[in-house]
Amino acid sequence: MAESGSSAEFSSSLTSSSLPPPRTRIFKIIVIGDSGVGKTCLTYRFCAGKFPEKTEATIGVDFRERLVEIDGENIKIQLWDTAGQERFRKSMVQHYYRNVHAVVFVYDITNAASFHSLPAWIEECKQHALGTEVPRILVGNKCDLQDSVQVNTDLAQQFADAHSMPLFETSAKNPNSQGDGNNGNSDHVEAIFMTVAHKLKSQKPLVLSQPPEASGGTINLNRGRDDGGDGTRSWGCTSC
Ligand SMILES: Nc1nc2c(ncn2[C@@H]2O[C@H](COP(=O)(O)OP(=O)(O)OP(=O)(O)O)[C@@H](O)[C@H]2O)c(=O)[nH]1
Ligand SMILES: [Mg+2]
Repeated sequence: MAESGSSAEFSSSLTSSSLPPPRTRIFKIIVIGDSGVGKTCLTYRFCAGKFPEKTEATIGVDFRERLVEIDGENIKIQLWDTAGQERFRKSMVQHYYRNVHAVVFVYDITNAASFHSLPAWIEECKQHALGTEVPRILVGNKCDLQDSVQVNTDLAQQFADAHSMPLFETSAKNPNSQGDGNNGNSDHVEAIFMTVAHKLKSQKPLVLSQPPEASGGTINLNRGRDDGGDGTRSWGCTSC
């Protein structure tokens, strides 16, 4: 009898209105690729809604976040904008890959070398034990520069297919392609990251990820620049 009493208490506590409000899930998405391909511009475009007037090479990693609502659930999309330059990233790489929910590989359609680097970026993911269950997408950026294309869509699509990734071609500078007569076939930056978030929402169990500063001190980085009003927080590495 005592058992059934406890069970009744348990079920009534579950249905009471005193349940805490649901917590916001955080999706950690890392953005990687060669220096200069536009990782900072793409993440800034998605989180701050505009193309940054001026960027400098990222040192270490910048975090940008945006709260979105998907099917009635609040989700925080946390973009890790990583440094493309080896000297600005080497001591921090292991932190990027911890608890990653998705990876965005970026190349510059006007720079063939950035496309040929993709296997090395994929290899880096492999070396950091990123499982095949982690969604990956391929983004060809700078579609507004149609006169300077070095990587055509067919080639990029073949590569994407070979690595089971969807391909998006876009421009961080001018993603609203309607009517500009220039990059009419490019995808919107907004749609790209929202597609990733939808995929994660549909596949992820209800687990809460922690933002970097709340992860028990596992990220041992020096705090650099603060949020300048655009949701960006930066950390540099001590050895750079
Ligand atoms: N035309 C054009 N220029 C872009 C676009 N995206 C970025 N750029 C320019 O490309 C340059 C490099 O952009 P970043 O976003 O700083 O490149 P990054 O990949 O973050 O580089 P690292 O931080 O060094 O790894 C800047 O001069 C940007 O203005 C784009 O879509 N179109
Ligand atoms: Mg950058």
